[in-house]
Amino acid sequence: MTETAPGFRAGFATFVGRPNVGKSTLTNALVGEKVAITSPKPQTTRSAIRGIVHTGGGQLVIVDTPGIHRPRTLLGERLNAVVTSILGDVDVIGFCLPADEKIGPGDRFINEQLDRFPRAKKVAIVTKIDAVPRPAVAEQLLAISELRDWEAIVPVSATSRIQLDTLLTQLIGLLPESPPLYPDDAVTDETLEHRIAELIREAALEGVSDELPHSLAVTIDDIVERDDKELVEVYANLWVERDSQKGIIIGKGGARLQEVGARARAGIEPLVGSQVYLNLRVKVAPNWQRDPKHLSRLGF
Ligand SMILES: Nc1nc2c(ncn2[C@@H]2O[C@H](COP(=O)(O)OP(=O)(O)OP(=O)(O)O)[C@@H](O)[C@H]2O)c(=O)[nH]1
Repeated sequence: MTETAPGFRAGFATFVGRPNVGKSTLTNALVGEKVAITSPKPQTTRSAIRGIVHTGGGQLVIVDTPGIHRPRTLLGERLNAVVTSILGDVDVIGFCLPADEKIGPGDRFINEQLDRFPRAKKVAIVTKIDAVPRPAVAEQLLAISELRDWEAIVPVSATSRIQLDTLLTQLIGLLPESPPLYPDDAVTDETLEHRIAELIREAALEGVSDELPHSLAVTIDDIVERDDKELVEVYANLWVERDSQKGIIIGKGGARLQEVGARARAGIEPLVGSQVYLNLRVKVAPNWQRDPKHLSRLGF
């Protein structure tokens, strides 16, 4: 292990906020497009690492949080338990509030929840500032400053890349002094399998109604690298809760499933660096969200 510069900081941060406030876009903008598939196992067992940002002065590990919401199903409860354990562990919580929407009950609910995690330092991030005129940003900053005593309030735009460095410096400044937690070429420790499953899930959900997303889970049976040709075979299952949903995914004469396959393949091929044969099977597991046995099998 090489010597760490004095004052080097490293730790975990997560972004919370209502759906659609720009958390994913921000994470991607901070981490960059580069994704390393394999990296040595880290010292912790956290599984939901979205990305790792390396700078001269520190290392910021961004952890995914599946959203704070009131549980309605067993899946919801488990996700909330996951959220609670993640938020209880991170060094910094970045609460994202969009510049182009007034603070509402959803934001206030999340803000209240943050009180449960006294260990984490809290930063307000005003997202999408490119979408509104400057005075509106100022107004939003003021409103947010009244929510609580923040370590910092940072206005950013992920899509226009405004103030991302400032945000990064602020976040890293709030981490504990520590040598890097990961090797400096690591970008994420999500497994290849998990990333492929996510790509398939995204492809399957494109253009479908609101009801399906929570009912769909993807599992990977096998990933086979063929020796005889430049080809990776992926065998995956798409799990839904009802026959009607199976019909939606498959489409007339299997047409939609073919599109899903083509879309997913377009994402998977650059990831594995070769052509991909994708075998998708759609299966029905009634009420899997409420069935502990199914939940475990589907990785929740
Ligand atoms: N104008 C503008 N739009 C943005 C910015 N960041 C994100 N968006 C848009 O806001 C929408 C939601 O962004 P996401 O990053 O998916 O939001 P999220 O908070 O991760 O959403 P969930 O996954 O539903 O929690 C997308 O259409 C983005 O293109 C930004 O800096 N400026």
